[in-house]
Amino acid sequence: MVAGWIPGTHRWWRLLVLGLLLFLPWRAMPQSAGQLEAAWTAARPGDTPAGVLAAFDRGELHAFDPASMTRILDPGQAAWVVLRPLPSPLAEERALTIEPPPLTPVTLYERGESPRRLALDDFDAPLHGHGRLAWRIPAEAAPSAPILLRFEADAAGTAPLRFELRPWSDYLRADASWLMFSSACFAVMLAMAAFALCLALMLRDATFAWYAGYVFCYGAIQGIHTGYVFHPMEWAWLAGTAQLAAPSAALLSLAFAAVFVARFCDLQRFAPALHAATLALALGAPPLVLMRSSHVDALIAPARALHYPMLLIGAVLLLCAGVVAAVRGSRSARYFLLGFTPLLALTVLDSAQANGALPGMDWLDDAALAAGAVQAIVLSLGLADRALAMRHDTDVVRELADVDALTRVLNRRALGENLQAAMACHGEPIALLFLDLDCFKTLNDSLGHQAGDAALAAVAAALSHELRPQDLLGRHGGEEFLAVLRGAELPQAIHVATRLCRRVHRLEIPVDGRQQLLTVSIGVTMRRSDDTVETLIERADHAMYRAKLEGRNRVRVDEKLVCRARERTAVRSVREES
Ligand SMILES: Nc1nc2c(ncn2[C@@H]2O[C@H](COP(=O)(O)OP(=O)(O)OP(=O)(O)O)[C@@H](O)[C@H]2O)c(=O)[nH]1
Repeated sequence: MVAGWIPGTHRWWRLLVLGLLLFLPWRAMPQSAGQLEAAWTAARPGDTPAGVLAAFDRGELHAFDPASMTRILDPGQAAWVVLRPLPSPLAEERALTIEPPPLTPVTLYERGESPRRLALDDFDAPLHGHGRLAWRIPAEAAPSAPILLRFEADAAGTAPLRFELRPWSDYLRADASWLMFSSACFAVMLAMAAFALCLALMLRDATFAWYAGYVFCYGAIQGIHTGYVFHPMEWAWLAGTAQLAAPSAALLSLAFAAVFVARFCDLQRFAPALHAATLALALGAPPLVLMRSSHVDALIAPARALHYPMLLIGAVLLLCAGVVAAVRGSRSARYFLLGFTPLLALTVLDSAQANGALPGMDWLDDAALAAGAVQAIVLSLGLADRALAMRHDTDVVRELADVDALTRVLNRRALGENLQAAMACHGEPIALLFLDLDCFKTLNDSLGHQAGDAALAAVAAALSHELRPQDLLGRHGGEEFLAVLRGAELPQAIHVATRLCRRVHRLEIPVDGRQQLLTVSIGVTMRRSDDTVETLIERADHAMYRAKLEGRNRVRVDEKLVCRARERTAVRSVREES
């Protein structure tokens, strides 16, 4: 049922869905979480690590499950987290990880060790993790000694986090596997954006450029949130900008997506009421980016407050526009919905998690990355489909412009252009046949104009059938046709003309009630080096006129050609005699 709904009903979409389904169980598998006891508290001025640990021992901190997604940082609030591994007989090297990596620095305090500060955009730390913050806990550290973390305040707060303490070898495996997965997703997004940009330039269609902007911004959001742009990309020039760059990329992606959807789904035609709203959304997003980066508190605060409502309203609006356009017949809108719906569903789940729901869904961030790649592929296929449709439309328009509507052969202009192009190839013999149907007025007068039209169409079809694919046949006007035989010498041209003459007669189209059949008179000429299109046609026309004068239904050759041929024969025989 779904297959019938999806454009083209190709097998590729099944592969995409299968890929996504394979990804989810893999990511949902328990990642060998270590046994940890955890609690957190908001940081107050004057707090000391020893004081926080003492409060933890007294049970005064908020206990939470570190393996579940937990929101511990409110906007503008620093926090402490204490993690205590449950007693273990093994003293092995371990890794402590925080996932997803928070945008603010985090400091690790261990008994007897100097504090170790890590940040997403920290390029000096020997270990930072990929897609997470990671600290190496040496084997010498007491296996169940509490670990204290301090999170610096973030004006926007931080998304829910999960904590893991696992053997070092497990961590290395998980890290390599995430790197492979995320690199593949980013590579797909980048490749699709580049593909769309190439199409935008080649087809001169801005829709593809808007799409490229959207995918690029989406990739940037994911790159910043997962820390991929910092590690492994090592883009140091982005250091310190994550808090501004991520929301800016989110708003710009919305703006690009809105313009893209308006054009791609042809909202003006399929959902005019939503077209203006979608464009207003696209215009509304960039000012919020400017306000947020203005360094003026009075502008930053409202921009922050409007950020999530804008994204939410925008996503719902685009979904509605896509649904309406798809229901009303937009093929592109179906591609859009196919790629966009999983992303929207993940965004809703993500928002629910940020508000304390679904703590067990620790795979949402990775799923958003995979959904971005899947969406990029689906929409690129949609764009390719659009490019094919555009090409088909262009072919149809060209055909309509070049072909005579009644006879389906080339019209006068197109034939002239094609003949001109053929004549540009010097040295190649070109024969031109001028065909004029005989007594056509009589046919019209006796049988009516409609019968005349049908006769013209039948003659054109018969003539086309008799000619080679490389020959040209066009309607010169009224009941006159021109045939251009490329590479044909005069004897061949006369032979073809005679064949055409007989063919029209064999059609047995009555001209009037006295059993007279439709015939054609044909003039034949050959291209000369000094010919233009006009002079060539004029000589063929003269030859055809002679055929008419000599009784119709016959072929006559251009007199000048015949004279020249006679002259050449005479010169040759004089030479031979001498
Ligand atoms: N049905 C139809 N008739 C057309 C069309 N174009 C031109 N004609 C007719 O073709 C006829 C041409 O008439 P003439 O130029 O006198 O030539 P003819 O009757 O064929 O006589 P000869 O050429 O001397 O054999 C005119 O009656 C035109 O109206 C067309 O598209 N459809």
